Amino acid sequence: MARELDEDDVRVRPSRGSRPRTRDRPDHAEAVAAVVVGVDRGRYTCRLDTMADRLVAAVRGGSMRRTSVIVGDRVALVGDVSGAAGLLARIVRREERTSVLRRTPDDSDPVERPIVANADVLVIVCAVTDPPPRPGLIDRCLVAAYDGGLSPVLCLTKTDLADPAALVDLYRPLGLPVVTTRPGGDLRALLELLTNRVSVLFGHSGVGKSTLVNRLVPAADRAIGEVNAVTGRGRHTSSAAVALRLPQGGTVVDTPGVRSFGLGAVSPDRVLRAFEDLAAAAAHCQPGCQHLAPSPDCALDSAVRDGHADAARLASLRRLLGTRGASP
Ligand SMILES: Nc1nc2c(ncn2[C@@H]2O[C@H](COP(=O)(O)OP(=O)(O)OP(=O)(O)O)[C@@H](O)[C@H]2O)c(=O)[nH]1
Ligand SMILES: [Zn+2]
Repeated sequence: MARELDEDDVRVRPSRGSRPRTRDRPDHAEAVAAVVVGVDRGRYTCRLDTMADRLVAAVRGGSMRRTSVIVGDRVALVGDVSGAAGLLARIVRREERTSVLRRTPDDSDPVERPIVANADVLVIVCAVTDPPPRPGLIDRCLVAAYDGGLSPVLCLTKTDLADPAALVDLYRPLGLPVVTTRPGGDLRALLELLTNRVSVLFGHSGVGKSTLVNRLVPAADRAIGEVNAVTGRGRHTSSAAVALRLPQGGTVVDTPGVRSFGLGAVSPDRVLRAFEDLAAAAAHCQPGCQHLAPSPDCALDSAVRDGHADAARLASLRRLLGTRGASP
């Protein structure tokens, strides 16, 4: 990402060392709380907690230069928060994240690209046909969700064109909510899962994600335009994530530019933790066991054999753990 200069760059920075934090991180008692709803080349569009209608453009303050700030981050702003055109606030603090959805450019690349912070739910949007479903990609999304601390939801679109039963069966052992949509169909089941939560919508091109966003968020295109306009970067249409407000309460983050999930940095342990029933059994595995293939040394196999774990769930877990390195 291009590094931006801001007014703090001319200030002499205190030397790093064992000084009290207040020296390089002043108290900023006057700072106001906001959430980042859009990012464009070093400029951040922020929505104030106290004035949800106000979008404020901001840059990172000097002490924040090494801190990544992404959509969904909760931040503290100082300076001009009027939202007036051409004026910039400064981000002086980023609150601790509750979750991070990340990807890497590809599986061999260890560099993580965090995409969205603090989301509760990852909605994996997949058409039952046209384009044909890609279970490999769904599995990768599931791994990214479990790894990042988000609860996945599978949203199957275009159920007017084909029967979703095979996909529903494939994902049943995972126990995640599966909802279906079709033109004119009601969205209540999905809305119930999204209301008052922060959710991220991911879907491969053509699956009907824009159609869904437009149904969930009235005037979604205008709302996206407003978020992108605040950073003042001309007519550039951002392909980055944008956080939109749900009328029912809650936030939906659209991720237009994300085409796939590279899983270079995923921790198998974090994925395993999402399978509570199996995680307990895995405690009896040999140290370093990857749990990937049936083996006398993997306690997951004995747990299934002894009736303490479900074979279909173990197969699903192994499929997910094996997605790393497999092409989507
Ligand atoms: N039959 C049917 N068509 C749908 C449904 N949802 C979306 N479509 C159509 O599928 C096509 C793709 O929908 P979009 O919403 O643009 O898909 P997208 O996932 O946003 O695709 P990109 O914009 O390329 O990222 C459009 O022609 C939609 O009208 C559905 O539930 N049933
Ligand atoms: Zn094992």
